[in-house]
Amino acid sequence: MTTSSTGTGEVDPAVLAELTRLRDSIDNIDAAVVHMLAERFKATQQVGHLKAAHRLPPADPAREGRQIARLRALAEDAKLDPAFAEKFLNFIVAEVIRHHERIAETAPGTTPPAG
Ligand SMILES: C=C(O[C@@H]1C=C(C(=O)O)C=C[C@H]1O)C(=O)O
Repeated sequence: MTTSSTGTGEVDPAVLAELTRLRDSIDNIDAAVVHMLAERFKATQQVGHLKAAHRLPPADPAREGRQIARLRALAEDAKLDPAFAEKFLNFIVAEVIRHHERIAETAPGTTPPAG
């Protein structure tokens, strides 16, 4: 068995170096996720304004169903838990729908669609 400490209460420097290398990679991935989410929300905000201007409902469950099926398949291919991929998409979409509802309530010259 490999040991992760030097026996003096200190962590082996090689282990610390590997931990730092992996965490650098995690930090880069987290930054990419933030940037990708920011781009996605820029696009969905525009969808929200388009929907409000044309009195379309904030949510589109049929579209969401297709996105979930597609994402689950992509997740399986990528060896990511499809249930997690679905939960993650639902979390984001719920926030988008909240934004769309707010846009519809506040868009000038529009009355929110009923229901
Ligand atoms: C962005 C849209 O609005 C909502 C949000 C979605 C999303 O974040 O992907 C998908 C469907 C809609 O419920 C859309 O209709 O395309």
